[in-house]
Amino acid sequence: MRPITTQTLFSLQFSGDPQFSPDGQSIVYVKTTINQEENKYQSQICKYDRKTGRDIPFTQGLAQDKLPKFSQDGSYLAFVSTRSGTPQLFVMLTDGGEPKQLTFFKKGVKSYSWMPNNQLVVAARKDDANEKSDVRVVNTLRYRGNGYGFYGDEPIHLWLVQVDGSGPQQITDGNFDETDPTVSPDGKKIAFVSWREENQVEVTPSLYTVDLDTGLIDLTYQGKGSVSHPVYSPNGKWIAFFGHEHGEDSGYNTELWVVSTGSGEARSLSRSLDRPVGNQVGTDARYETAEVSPIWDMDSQKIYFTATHEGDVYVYSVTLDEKIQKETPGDTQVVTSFSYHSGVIAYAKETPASPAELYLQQNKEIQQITYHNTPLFKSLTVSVPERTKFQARDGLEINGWLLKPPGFSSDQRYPLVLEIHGGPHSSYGNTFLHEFQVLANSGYIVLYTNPRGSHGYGEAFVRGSIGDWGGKDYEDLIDAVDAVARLPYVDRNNLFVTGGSYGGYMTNWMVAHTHIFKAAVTQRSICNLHSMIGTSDIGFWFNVKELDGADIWEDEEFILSRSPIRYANRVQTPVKIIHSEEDFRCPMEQAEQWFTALKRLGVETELVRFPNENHDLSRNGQPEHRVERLDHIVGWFNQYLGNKE
Ligand SMILES: CSCC[C@H](NC=O)C(=O)N[C@@H](C)C(=O)N[C@@H](CO)C(=O)O
Repeated sequence: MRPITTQTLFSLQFSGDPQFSPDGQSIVYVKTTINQEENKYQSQICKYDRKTGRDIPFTQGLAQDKLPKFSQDGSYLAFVSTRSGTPQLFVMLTDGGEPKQLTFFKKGVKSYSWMPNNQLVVAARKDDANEKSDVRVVNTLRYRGNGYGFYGDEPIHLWLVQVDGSGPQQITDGNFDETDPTVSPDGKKIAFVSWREENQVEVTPSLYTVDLDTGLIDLTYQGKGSVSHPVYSPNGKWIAFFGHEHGEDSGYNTELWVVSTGSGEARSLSRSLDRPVGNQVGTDARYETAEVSPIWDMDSQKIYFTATHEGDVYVYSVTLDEKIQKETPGDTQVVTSFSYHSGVIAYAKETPASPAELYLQQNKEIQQITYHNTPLFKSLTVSVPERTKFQARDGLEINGWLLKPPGFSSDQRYPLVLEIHGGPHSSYGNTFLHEFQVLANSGYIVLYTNPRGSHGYGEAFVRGSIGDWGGKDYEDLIDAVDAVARLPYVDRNNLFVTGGSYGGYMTNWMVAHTHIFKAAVTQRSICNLHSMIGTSDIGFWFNVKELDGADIWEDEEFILSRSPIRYANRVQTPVKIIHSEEDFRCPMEQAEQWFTALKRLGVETELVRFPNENHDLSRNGQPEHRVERLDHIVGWFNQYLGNKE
């Protein structure tokens, strides 16, 4: 058996986005691998035949092929591929043959949907005719996005394209973005999400419908918060979508909604679940290739969707009269994507011991159908985490996990690393976490928890950090460390801490408020909430919402009082700062400020700058950079590990 190391990353495989063929006999899905020589990811569409059990590659997989969708008669398969540079729409016959490129948009395709008559509707940004100079003239607050870059002047619109390659024909216009098209069963209307608000600070999308005969656009549902992933019911009477009514605020549950295409009546079907739809469980061992929309049963009475529950993600179903049922059994799973066909669910499932593999479920029987990671994992010392619960000082129950080194013995004492997630509304859960396995395989116990503010424990819990960054959630984390440090096998003289983004904020906050840690690694972190308002791609609304409305002009003192930079002169813990130079979410200036402050104050510190990487370095950065990042984390802790009890 071999330990899991930083280099193990190159051998991981990620499967997801299963899609049933219309006859239900085969399933296509996306498999992503890492080409170490070329330092890049390769995503390939594979096809699993349910009769023969044969699993074959369907596309080349030299670039990134993703979002496969069968045409309604099953004769074509469309997908988005970067094989010509940017993500463009391709189509091929399901019998095989060469894929044909259907779109040539300069900035690529965002989303698409099949029409009944073998046409497709595509959401794509119009080519910018005014792009004469490389100078950027900015007139809006939303002009760049982490991982995307600068948006340019032209908005995203809907276009019709034909499988024979003719088109694209533009079907919506105006100075606003339009995405997520869904086509009515008769092919006459397209519903889509659009941001048609004048106010640039808080823009909430709504649902619109365009009539393809007349070109007229109707408002179908007036959004009051988030609206995404609309899908027509097979009888055309409803559109299901994901949304909430709380403006631009990620600290609320996004729910499954329906709107009647006749009366316009809209309601949430999943409110009683008190859980957010979709997957809110983070990991560094996933390569996102799917868009998981609600899926209607053929009778138009039931909808399938995923939701996050206490560190797990399950498939649920809900009827139009709001009867909710958990569909995937078991309690240790993170379902990242799924498809449904006549009583059968195909889903991609991560567990603490493996990146996602595909499963089929029929009549409560579960069959694993892919084993891409199995040979590798049979030869590795994988540690399986134990679920734990802690009581915070005010009595609130906090969930967590302890990942022990392989070969753990309770007669020994082990150093401990506290890992802190970001968001702050993201969560940890029952998924495979490469970084944590590397630490456990290096001899550390890893403690990870979901303090208040995390998703998956109800809306009251997720709102527990609003207006209180560094407050009660900090206490939850300290209370968890206190409880674990009392265990006989934990070496309380060797406690370490790390986290990214909000987790990096909390790491900075911790070293400025306690001296219990031997060393810290702060990643893509925040130290100055005041400057972040103006420098982050989302700072002007996100920071204000997260601090419960606090803004620069009225509440400067409060904002600075919650900024780690104010307390930098209390830090004694050696801190390594890891940051990506193209991070638009928590910009590089945050790391620069923290480094300058600590250095001036004589704290042991080191700044590690990753060029050509953004906020998502740990999840989809260049593979070699990801390994180097992990080496920096383990190396820093090892450097300060000493004086074992
Ligand atoms: C656009 S939704 C709200 C912000 C977003 N929340 C998602 O988690 C976000 O980017 N927050 C960052 C400050 C953050 O902490 N991100 C975490 C979780 O994704 C990270 O690990 O990068």
